Amino acid sequence: MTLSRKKLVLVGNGMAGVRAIEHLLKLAPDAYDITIFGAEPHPNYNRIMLSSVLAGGTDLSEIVINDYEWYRSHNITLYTGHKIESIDTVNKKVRTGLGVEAVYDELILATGSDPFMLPLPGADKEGVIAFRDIKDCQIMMETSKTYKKALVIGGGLLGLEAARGLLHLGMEVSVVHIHHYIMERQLDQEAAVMLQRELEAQGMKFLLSKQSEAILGKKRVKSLLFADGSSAEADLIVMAVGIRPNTALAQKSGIAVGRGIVVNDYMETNIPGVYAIGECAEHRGIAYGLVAPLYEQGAVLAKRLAGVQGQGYEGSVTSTKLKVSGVDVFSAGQYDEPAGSRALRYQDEIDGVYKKLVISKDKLIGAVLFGDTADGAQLFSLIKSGESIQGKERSLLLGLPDDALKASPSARLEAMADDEIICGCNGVSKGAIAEAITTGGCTSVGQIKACTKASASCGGCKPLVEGLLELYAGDAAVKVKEGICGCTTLGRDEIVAEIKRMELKTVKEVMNVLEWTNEEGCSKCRPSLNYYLGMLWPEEYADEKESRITNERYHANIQKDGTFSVVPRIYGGVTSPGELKKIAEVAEKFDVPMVKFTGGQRLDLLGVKKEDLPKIWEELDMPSGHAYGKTLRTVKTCVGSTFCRFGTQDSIGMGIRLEKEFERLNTPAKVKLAVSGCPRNCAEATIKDFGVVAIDGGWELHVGGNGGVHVRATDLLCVVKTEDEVVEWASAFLQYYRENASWNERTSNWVERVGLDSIKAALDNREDRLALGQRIRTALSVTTDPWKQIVAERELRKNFEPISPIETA
Ligand SMILES: Cc1cc2nc3c(=O)[nH]c(=O)nc-3n(C[C@H](O)[C@H](O)[C@H](O)COP(=O)(O)OP(=O)(O)OC[C@H]3O[C@@H](n4cnc5c(N)ncnc54)[C@H](O)[C@@H]3O)c2cc1C
Ligand SMILES: NC(=O)c1ccc[n+]([C@@H]2O[C@H](COP(=O)([O-])OP(=O)(O)OC[C@H]3O[C@@H](n4cnc5c(N)ncnc54)[C@H](O)[C@@H]3O)[C@@H](O)[C@H]2O)c1
Ligand code: SF4
Ligand code: FES
Repeated sequence: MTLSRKKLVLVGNGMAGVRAIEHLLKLAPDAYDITIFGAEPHPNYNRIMLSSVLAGGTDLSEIVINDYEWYRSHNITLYTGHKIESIDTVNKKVRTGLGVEAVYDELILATGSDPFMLPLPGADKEGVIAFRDIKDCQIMMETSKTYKKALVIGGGLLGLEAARGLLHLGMEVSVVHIHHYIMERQLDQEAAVMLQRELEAQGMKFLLSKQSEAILGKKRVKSLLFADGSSAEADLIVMAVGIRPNTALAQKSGIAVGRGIVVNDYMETNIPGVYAIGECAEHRGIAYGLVAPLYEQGAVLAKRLAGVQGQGYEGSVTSTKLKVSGVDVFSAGQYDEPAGSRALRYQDEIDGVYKKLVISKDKLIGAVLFGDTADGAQLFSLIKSGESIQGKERSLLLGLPDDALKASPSARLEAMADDEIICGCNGVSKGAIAEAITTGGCTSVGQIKACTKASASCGGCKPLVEGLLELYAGDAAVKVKEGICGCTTLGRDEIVAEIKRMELKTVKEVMNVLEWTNEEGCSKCRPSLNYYLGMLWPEEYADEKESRITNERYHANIQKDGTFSVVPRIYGGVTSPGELKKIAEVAEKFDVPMVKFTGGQRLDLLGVKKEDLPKIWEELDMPSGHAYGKTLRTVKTCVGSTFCRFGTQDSIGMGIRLEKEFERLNTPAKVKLAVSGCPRNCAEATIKDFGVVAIDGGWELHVGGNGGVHVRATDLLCVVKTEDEVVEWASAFLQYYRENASWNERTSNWVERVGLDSIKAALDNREDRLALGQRIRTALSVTTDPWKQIVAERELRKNFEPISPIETA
């Protein structure tokens, strides 16, 4: 050590402080004698990963960022388990509660935050904790071995990650939230409702709009009492209701404090030589609670301390990603539509996808994604760059290929400064990743993860890491085989082949035998496996209701406001006065707010309360239209030769026959049919999954059409002469699609993926067609009408009764 070195003291051995020291050591390795005090008895660890530890994704031993050897090798004097109790800013000295003193020339305060504990009567009872550090994590893991019921107060990021972890540990978990929807600080109501449904499917319960009033019990917590008089049992209460910057030490030492320790753009406090960074700091009125901004602050401070001229810190735009396996939620920037902005929304209730872009003066200022967060990183970099998105809005919202956009990600990555952070969670810059590829020889995301930690936490930066890999490694980049979801590396074909080969018969069995990394699976793999098993073993496999998507579980489409819709089947779009009267009477009797014709020639009763569903279906006594499921939806027909002067064939009769043949069929994705009576094609058969168009003396059969977001006209499969042949080819085509497409893959995408020629070749031989037809009839023979069954069985009807989720103590 040289005598000329200045003394630098860091108070707070956490993520922000130590990151600043790492930067400083790179810029000026010999400038300071460094001493670090940390109140926790650990070296610096990744707090973010505590959620992952709790959910079984990683081990406590794996979350250390800087081990003791790191401190030794950099000649850093480390005091763990030592809390600084006082600062003498005149004599430039700090002192711990255990009496250790250290003098400084420069002092960094990085004391983080304290979890906010609601000051409820009884909050001091055993079993009431926060979720902030290793100790809290260990308490939860221990508690789950003996106790059953957990309540998490707070439905924000932390509360939901805690609740998911506790579920994994086998506890019954309810989230108590004060607001009427969860994550209101990151999401709008639409996304929050979809998220809640997904978490409920994983077993989480919710008590919304609940004000906690007191914690009851003797020594240990027994229950939580709410302001409305109700209560809920609890063996463990985790408070996750926000954080407060840890400013007590600064305040009592005469350092200016607002919400946090007040700093300027160079992280300087009002006392010369004293700096603050991290969650404890307040910059331009904001105290941040996510690591990305804290790392940016650390980089600015390191330059300051190293005497390197640089731009000050100007504040950060933030993005968040909920770290719950099987649920994709992303939020960035201003999600709540500030004055003068406009929002574009896309919502697909069937596939559980919601996207919202908030735009102000042609710039993207905020985004919310649910169900499909693949574009999150790209949207976030557009928000940060502030470039105009004029003319690209639709492509950005729908994820459509757009040449301008396709070209821009790599151009944007190339233009990024080397010190720009790519992985917010782990503070990894573009330069560090580029170096790992160009000099470190990394050729896959896995190697970059191992080398730099980029993408090791929430995974939100993975697309950018992949982009950099492509940019710097080019053809050498190894694309790691992607599984059907994050729970497995196996693709669809491998899974189906293994299920067949090993004769696996349940979702659990598949996950066990094929070594799923997440033992409960997720919202992508559970319904896929349920479909593949049902397709392969139609007569043996018992459909797993809990593995179905939400609408299929309720046999109705859930509407925006939480009500449901009722769509009876109207074969070929042909109804009768009697049927219409019945529908009208039911609509009146149950005060159905809206009756609407659908695009598929049916009647939709909208705004139905859940508890009314079985009664309405009982009175209607009509077959279910399956308007909600991955199954045959509608067969649209034109009037055809029966009434139309152009008609060459009986399109209505053909349509009704096809609908009766295939109704209730389980398919990988929804399937729509149409039959037109002549080439004028009034039933729009050429944008359907299977379209039939009458010609003189026969029928044209078209496949792979889609009239939705990505419009695709059909390909002509073949021309046949008779109605029987239409049914034979339709049976063969639909069964071949069932057996070969991925779950959730529409025929339009499937036909493009495998090519029309391969489908034609597979169906060319009549024997093969008949065999496929035989298999589809077996699949159809075990299907039943869901509503007939629910109406008849008291137990099933109970699922639709109004329930109060409140348990009384
Ligand atoms: C479970 C969990 C999951 C999270 N997930 C994410 C995520 O996915 N993404 C994200 O961006 N952020 C996440 N966060 C937030 C993130 O962890 C914090 O923003 C970050 O750790 C703050 O860093 P910091 O250094 O300011 O504070 P901390 O990491 O809290 O470090 C402060 C340290 O200072 C110590 N200290 C305090 N006072 C004194 C004193 N007087 N003397 C000595 N030592 C003292 C404390 O004990 C603590 O160890 C998560 C937080 C938690 C709890
Ligand atoms: N994935 C991530 O990025 C991640 C994960 C965990 C934590 N964090 C960070 O850690 C910090 C703490 O997280 P948090 O979720 O506690 O903070 P938060 O402030 O984001 O959310 C707290 C939630 O608790 C609710 N709440 C407040 N008072 C309540 C009451 N009396 N009863 C019930 N609910 C109440 C609020 O409505 C709010 O939704 C935040 O800075 C967060 O950003 C981030
Ligand atoms: S498709 Fe032909 S048969 Fe059918 S309604 Fe139109 S014109 Fe008439
Ligand atoms: S941003 Fe979370 S892992 Fe990279």
